Amino acid sequence: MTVDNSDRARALRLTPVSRETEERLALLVAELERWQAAKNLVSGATLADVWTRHVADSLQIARLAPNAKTWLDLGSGGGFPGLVIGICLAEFPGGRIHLVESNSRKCAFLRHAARLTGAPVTVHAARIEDVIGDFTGCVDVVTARALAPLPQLLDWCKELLRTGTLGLFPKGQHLDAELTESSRYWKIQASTVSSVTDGAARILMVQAAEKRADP
Ligand SMILES: C[S@@+](CC[C@H](N)C(=O)[O-])C[C@H]1O[C@@H](n2cnc3c(N)ncnc32)[C@H](O)[C@@H]1O
Repeated sequence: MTVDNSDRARALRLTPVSRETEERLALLVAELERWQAAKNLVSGATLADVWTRHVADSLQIARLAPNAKTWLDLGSGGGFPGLVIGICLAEFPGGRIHLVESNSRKCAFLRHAARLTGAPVTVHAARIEDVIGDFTGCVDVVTARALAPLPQLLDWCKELLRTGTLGLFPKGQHLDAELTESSRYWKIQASTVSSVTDGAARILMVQAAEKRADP
C-alpha cells in the first residue's frame, strides 16, 4: 500500500508540527506500513489515508493538553493516539507516555516504533484492569481511542479521574447516547471539542466522574 502524499499534506495542515516531529511521524508511518501485512495493526481500509485518519486524529488529542507531562493510553493497538503523543513528547523534557495493550504482537510493534522514533514511551503488555491501579496519582492525562463504550472507560478510569487526571476520549456519532447511558450511573463533569479530522466526531474531555450511589 502506498501512502498518499496529499493525505500527509492535508493532515499536517490540520495539525501542524515541527519539522523534527514530522520526521519522527514519517518513520512511524513507514514502519506501520511495513508491519501491517504481518501484524494487522490498523484496519487495512484506513491505511491509504493514515496521516489524516490516524496521525492527525491523534495529534489533535495531544494539542488539548499541551503542558501535560505524563500520559497514559489504554488499548493502544497500532499506536494511536499513544505513539503519536509519545513522538510529540520527545520535544518535551521529562515527558513520558505509558501504553497499555494486551496483544503481544502489537506490543512488539509499539516497542520497536518507540525505539526507532526516540519517543519516551513505556509499553505495558497487560490487561487494563490488572494495571490501571498502578497509575493512580501518577498521570496528568489518560486517553483511549476506539476501545470501549464510555461507561466502561469511566469504570476503568474512576480512580484516575478522582485524583485529578484529565480524560481525553475521542468519540464518534454515538457520543450523546453514550453520555445519556453513562449519566444513569455517573455524575460526569465534561466538555466536548469538535474533531478536526471527522465532522461527525468529538473528543470528550472528562474533568471528573463520580459513581452515583443509587443508579
Ligand atoms: C479497536 S483497537 C483500537 C486501537 C487504537 N487505540 C486505535 O484507535 O487505533 C482496541 C485495542 O485495545 C486492546 N484491548 C482491548 N481490551 C483490552 C484490555 N482489557 N486490556 C488491554 N488492551 C485491551 C486490543 O488488543 C486492541 O489492540
